[in-house]
Amino acid sequence: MDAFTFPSYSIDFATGEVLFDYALTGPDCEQRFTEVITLPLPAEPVPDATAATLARVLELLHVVAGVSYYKAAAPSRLVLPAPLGAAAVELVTAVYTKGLAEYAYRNELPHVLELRPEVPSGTVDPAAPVDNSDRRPLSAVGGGKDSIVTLEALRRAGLDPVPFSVNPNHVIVSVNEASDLVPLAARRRLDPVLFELNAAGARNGHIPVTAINSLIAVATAVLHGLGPVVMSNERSASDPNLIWNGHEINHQWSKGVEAEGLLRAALAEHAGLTEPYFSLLRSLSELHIARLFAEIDRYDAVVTSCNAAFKLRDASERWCRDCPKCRFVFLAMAPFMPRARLTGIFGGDLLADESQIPGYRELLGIDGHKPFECVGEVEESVVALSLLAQQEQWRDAPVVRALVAALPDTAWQAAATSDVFTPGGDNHVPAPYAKALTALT
Ligand SMILES: CC(=O)N[C@H]1[C@@H](OP(=O)(O)OP(=O)(O)OC[C@H]2O[C@@H](n3ccc(=O)[nH]c3=O)[C@H](O)[C@@H]2O)O[C@H](CO)[C@@H](O)[C@@H]1O[C@H](C)C(=O)N[C@@H](C)C(=O)N[C@@H](CCC(=O)O)C(=O)O
Ligand SMILES: Nc1ncnc2c1ncn2[C@@H]1O[C@H](COP(=O)(O)OP(=O)(O)OP(=O)(O)O)[C@@H](O)[C@H]1O
Repeated sequence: MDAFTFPSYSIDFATGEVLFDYALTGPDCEQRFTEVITLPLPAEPVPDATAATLARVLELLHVVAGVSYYKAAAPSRLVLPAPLGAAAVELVTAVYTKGLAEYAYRNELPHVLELRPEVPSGTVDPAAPVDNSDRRPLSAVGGGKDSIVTLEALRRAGLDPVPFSVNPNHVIVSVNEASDLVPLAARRRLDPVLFELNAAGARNGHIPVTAINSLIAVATAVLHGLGPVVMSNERSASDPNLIWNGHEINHQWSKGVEAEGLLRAALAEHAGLTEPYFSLLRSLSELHIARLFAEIDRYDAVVTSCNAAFKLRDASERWCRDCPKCRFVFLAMAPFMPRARLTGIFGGDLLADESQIPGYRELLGIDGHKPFECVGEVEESVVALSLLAQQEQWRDAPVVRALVAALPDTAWQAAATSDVFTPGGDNHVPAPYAKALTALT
């Protein structure tokens, strides 16, 4: 295959169904794909101006959601369907390079990191400006601790959030039920041909799924006349896992602050949206968010951050208790809650289980690099461990004892001067929302 193209897209306002067509093409073959996204429809007919703004958001989503199919072959040409402005091109370029960086690294495909889209010449009509910033926010819910903290912060600040999810599974449904708020949901169906190709040995790997979920959320907010999409992406999501061929490889790239800025700029330029999207938790570390989560107990029976529970097939019921994310979240919550509450949430005690020690050594930077997962910085893990070492309920747990003995002095010194509980770094939180975060922190 030498090119990836975007033949067409359509929306049916009677059903909310959006069809995105893609093609991998070679000298004498073509592989077509169709992804189906079903947006929740509002009760009232959609005004023309809203339909026009929505169309612009869907044009961006069409191109961004193509990463799932592009990665099946990683051809050298990425041929966009229509002219785009500079900000939109910058977003698309970054999604296919930085967003696919882990995939490129693991498959040893350095050309992916240098990919530049071919943009048809021509101009784009300017979009009509749309300022919905004073409307109810759409709060993306992924079922984990972070989106729960955001939902509760918005609610407590009187901002009346609408929970929103893509393909909500039983975890997300239960979190929404526990919130007592009325949610919106969109459906997303990958083309089954992709799974057949995967089974036949096509190239595969990680994709920047948050960029896709984010644009589906923005499309839903536009369609329902709602305000900004509020995400729960933390400060440490911007940190790379490693450097390869001079490029940062970040598993969480599309949760990072760079992706957030690019998405906002592209939505302003291409769809006219003045305040479309931001992360409320951007300035906080994971450890800080875990501390805030510990103050909320209405979701204990349902909260699930483990990614294994969100697989499309063979998902775990809740926490798998044996992956980097389970290990990290357990460690991050442990200093801030009674041991019985934490083991109740997880259904087990990871710090009592010595088989977890090798995984914790990676999180603490003793072995290897930060795992390709949604986990905090090494410093956050070290600070959490140092807090546990001071607590009677944890200090004699076998894993805590082993890790305290293994950590070098330099790490303890870094933990002692750490700023993990001081909000910091760039963020895009608009003024009316800043108070929600301040009240919470
Ligand atoms: C749940 C999960 O972690 N999945 C990752 C896993 O895929 P797996 O095969 O184990 O399960 P499925 O997710 O069911 O995927 C089946 C196949 O479909 C492909 N695919 C899936 C979603 C999509 O939008 N496009 C797709 O092409 C996928 O490649 C599989 O072949 O391993 C995959 C390879 O590394 C990952 O790509 C799967 O990650 C999902 C896309 C996913 O939703 N992951 C999030 C939980 C996640 O990793 N979030 C990151 C943020 C990343 C970002 O920058 O946005 C995080 O929380 O750190
Ligand atoms: N299915 C989904 N639909 C909509 N938004 C989602 C979905 N899954 C994740 N998100 C959002 O994407 C962002 C990153 O997801 P992530 O899994 O890190 O967050 P989380 O589930 O809130 O918390 P945790 O880090 O504890 O898992 C969050 O803002 C989250 O709300």
